Amino acid sequence: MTQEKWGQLRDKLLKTVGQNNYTTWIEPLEFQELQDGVAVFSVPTNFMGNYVSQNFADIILYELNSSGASVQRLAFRVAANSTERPVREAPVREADVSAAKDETPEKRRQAATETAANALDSLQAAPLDSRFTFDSFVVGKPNELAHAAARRVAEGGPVTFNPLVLYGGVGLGKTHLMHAIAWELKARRPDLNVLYLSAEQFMYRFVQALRERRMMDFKHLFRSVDVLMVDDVQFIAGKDSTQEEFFHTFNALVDQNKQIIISADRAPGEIKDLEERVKSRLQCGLVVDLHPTDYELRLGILQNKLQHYRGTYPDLKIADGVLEFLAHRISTNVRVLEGALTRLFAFASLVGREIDMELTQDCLADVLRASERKITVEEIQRKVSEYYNIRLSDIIGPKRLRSYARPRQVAMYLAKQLTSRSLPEIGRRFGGRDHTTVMHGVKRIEELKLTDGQIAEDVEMLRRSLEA
Ligand SMILES: Nc1ncnc2c1ncn2[C@@H]1O[C@H](COP(=O)(O)OP(=O)(O)OP(=O)(O)O)[C@@H](O)[C@H]1O
Repeated sequence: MTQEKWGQLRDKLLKTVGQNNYTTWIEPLEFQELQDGVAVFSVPTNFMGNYVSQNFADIILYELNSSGASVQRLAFRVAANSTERPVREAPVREADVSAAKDETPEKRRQAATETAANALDSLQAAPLDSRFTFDSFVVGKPNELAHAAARRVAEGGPVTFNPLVLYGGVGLGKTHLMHAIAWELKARRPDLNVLYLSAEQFMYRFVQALRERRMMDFKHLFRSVDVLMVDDVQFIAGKDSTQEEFFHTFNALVDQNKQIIISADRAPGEIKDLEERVKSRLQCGLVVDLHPTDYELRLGILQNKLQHYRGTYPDLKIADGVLEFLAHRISTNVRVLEGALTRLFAFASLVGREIDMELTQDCLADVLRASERKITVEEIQRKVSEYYNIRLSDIIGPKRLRSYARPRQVAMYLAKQLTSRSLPEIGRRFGGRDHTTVMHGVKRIEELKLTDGQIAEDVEMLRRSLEA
C-alpha cells in the first residue's frame, strides 16, 4: 500500500460517499503506513478520527481490500503539528470519555474537557460562510447601529454589553454580521474559543446529548467557549427543555463574563412562546435592530455586488440606470435583491447581451411583479397629512386654502406616480373630485418640482417613506 495507491482509492471513495462527505471526512485523511494488517492514517483531530472510524471504516476497509491490500483494521493518529480543522459537526463519541474510566476525578474532568474541546474544534470551523465578512457588508442608515455594535464586539476587548442581540426581518444581514464577527475574532483573537451555531443546531446537539446520555459533555462543550453566537434564537421558542438548557448555558457564560451574541427575527420581547426569563436575559444587554433597507442601502449593495461580478463576467455591460431601477423596485429583502442580480448576470452572459432595461424587465418579470408594493391612495393621503401636519379630512375635503390645496395636490401627484389608479379613480378618492382637477393637480406639482426646491424635497421625502 502506497501513498499513490491511497490517492487512487480516494477517487473511488469519492464516488461512494459523495462530494460533501468526501471533502469533509475523507480528503483530510493522510495515509501513513500499513503494518500488521493495520492501516494507519493521520487526522487533524481525535474527534475526526472517531467520526471516520464510526461512519466510514467499513467502506474504507472494503476499498482497501478490494485493491489487493490486506487490511483488518484502521487506526487514526492525530497529527502532532495539525492546524487543520474538520469542517462539519458530528457526535462526540463516548469512547473518548470512557478511556478515562479508571483515572482520578481530575483526570476524568480533563479528559472530558479535551473531548469537548475536540468537538468544539469541529464546530468552530463548521458553518462560517467565507463571503460574510465586514468587508463585504455595506453599511447604511438602516443597519449602522447594528454594524457598529458588531464591530465593537468583534474587537474582542473587555465585554461591555452582554448579550449583544441583533434582530430584524428576513434577509437583512443578521447572519452576515454574525459570521463577520466570528471571522474578525478568529483573526484578532485566535486564542479565543468562538462558537457559532444556529439555535436549531443547539437544540439538535442538546437532544442528541440527552439521547446518548452525554449531558456532561454537552455542558462542558458549551461552558468552555469564550464567545457563544446563536443564530435565529426564535427557533427555540416553545421548545421547553431546550429553552431551559439554553437559559442555564447563557447564565453560566454570563457569570464567567463570556461574550454572547444572539440573533432573532424580532425583538426578544416579541418572540412568542419564549419563556419570560429567557426574554428578560436577552434584554439585559444591547438589543439592536436591522431596519428594512432603504433605497440608498440597496443601491450600495448592488454596486458592491457589481464589483464582485465583474470578476466572474469581465465582458458584461450594464446600462446606466439599471441598478437604480432594481434598488427602487425590489423589496427590502437583500437576499431577493442579490438573487435578482445573479439571475440577471447569468442570463445576460448566456444570451451575450448588454444588461439594459428591456432585458432586466424580461428576465426579472416575476421578481418585479412579486415585489411590487401595493401602495394605496389612502396610505398616501395619510402620510401626506402627517407630513404637513393637517387633518386627513382636510386633504379629502373641499377647503381651497393654499395650506390644504397644495398638500392635496402633492397627494394626487404621488397617487398618480405610485399607484396604478386612473385619474377618475383618484378623483373619487379625493372627495369625488373630477378627473380634470386631479390632472391639474398633478401637472402643477410637476411644474413646481422644477422651480420650488421645497416642494421637490417634500415629494421626494414622501415618496421614500411610502416606498420604504
Ligand atoms: N448590508 C449588507 N451588505 C451586503 N450584503 C448584505 C447586507 N445585508 C444582507 N446582505 C446579504 O443578504 C443575504 C441575506 O443576509 P443574511 O443571511 O445575513 O440575512 P438574515 O438577516 O440572517 O436572514 P434570515 O432571517 O433569513 O436568516 C446574504 O447573502 C447577505 O450577504
